[in-house]
Amino acid sequence: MNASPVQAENVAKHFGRTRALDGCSFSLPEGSVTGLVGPNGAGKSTLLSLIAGLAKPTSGEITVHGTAVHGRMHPDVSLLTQKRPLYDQFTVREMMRAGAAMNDRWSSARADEVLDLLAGVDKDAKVRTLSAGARTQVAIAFALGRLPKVLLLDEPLSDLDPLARDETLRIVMTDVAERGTTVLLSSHLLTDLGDVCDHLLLLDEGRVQVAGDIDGILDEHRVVVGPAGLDLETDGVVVDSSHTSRQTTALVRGGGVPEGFQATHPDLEALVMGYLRASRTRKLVRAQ
Ligand SMILES: Nc1ncnc2c1ncn2[C@@H]1O[C@H](COP(=O)(O)OP(=O)(O)OP(=O)(O)O)[C@@H](O)[C@H]1O
Repeated sequence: MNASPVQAENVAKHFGRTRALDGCSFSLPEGSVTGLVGPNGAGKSTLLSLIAGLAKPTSGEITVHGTAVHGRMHPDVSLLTQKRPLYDQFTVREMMRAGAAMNDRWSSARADEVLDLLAGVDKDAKVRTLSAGARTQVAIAFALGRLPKVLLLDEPLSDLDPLARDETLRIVMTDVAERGTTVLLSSHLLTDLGDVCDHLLLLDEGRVQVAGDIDGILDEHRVVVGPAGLDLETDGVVVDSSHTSRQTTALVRGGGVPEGFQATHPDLEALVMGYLRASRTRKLVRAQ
C-alpha cells in the first residue's frame, strides 16, 4: 500500500508554555484538497511549517510519502506562506531562474505556464514593483515550478481581488487534476474553501476537532431547531447551541434527531461557524 502523502502521528509543538499543537493525528489522501481551518492561534501555520520541515515537532512524527520530515525540507513539498519568499530586486523572470538554480527538481516550462495563465503578471517587472496580489501569484508560480507532490498554502488568497483569487484557485485545481498534487490550504475565507476542498482539517487550540472527507463530515452533523424550552436530549455531541425567546438551534455531531426538533445537514460554512462559535464560547467561559 502507498504511504499517505502527509501523515501526522500524535504531533505536538510547544513554544515555552504555549502548546501550539498537541496530540495531532491525521492523514491526507493522495490528490485531496484539504481546507485547514480554525480560529486565530489554533495552530494552522505551525502545522504547515512542521510539514514543510521548517521546524521540528516537540514530540510525535510527521511523514511525507512515508519519510519522516523532522525539520528537513522535503523535496516533494512546496509551502507558500503570507511572507512570500521572493527577492524584491529581481524581475519575475530572474526570480524563476533563481528557482531553477535553487531546486534540483524544477520545471521552467511549468513555472512559465503558470505565469502565462496569470493575467496580472509582467515577467519583466521587478518583484518590488508588483502589487501584493501579483506577488502572491508569482509566489504560486515559484511554488508550482518545484513540481511539488504536496502543496501547502498558508492563507495565500487573502490579498487577491476576487478575479485574481478565482484565477489562482483554478491554477491550483488544474495542478491537482493533472498531477495529482495533494493540497493543504489554510484560509479564513470559507466560500473559497467550499469551492475547492473535498477534505477538512479543523483545529482548535492545537488539537484536531474534525478531520476527513467533507461529505462524510457534513453527513455526520445536523443543525437541529426546536421550540424554546424543549430539552435538547441527544445521544450525539452538541457542538454549539443558541437560544432565542422562540427557539433553540444547535449543531449536533452524531446521534439521532432529538424529539420535537427538526433537523437538516449543515453546509460547510454553517459547520465551521458552529465550531468557531463553540471555541469562542469555551474561551470566554474559561476567562470568567
Ligand atoms: N515562534 C513562535 N514562538 C512562540 N509562540 C508561537 C510561535 N509561533 C506560533 N506561536 C504561538 O502558537 C500558537 C499557534 O499559532 P499559529 O500561528 O500556528 O496559529 P494560526 O492558527 O496559524 O493563527 P492565525 O489564524 O492567526 O494565523 C499561538 O498561540 C501563537 O502565538
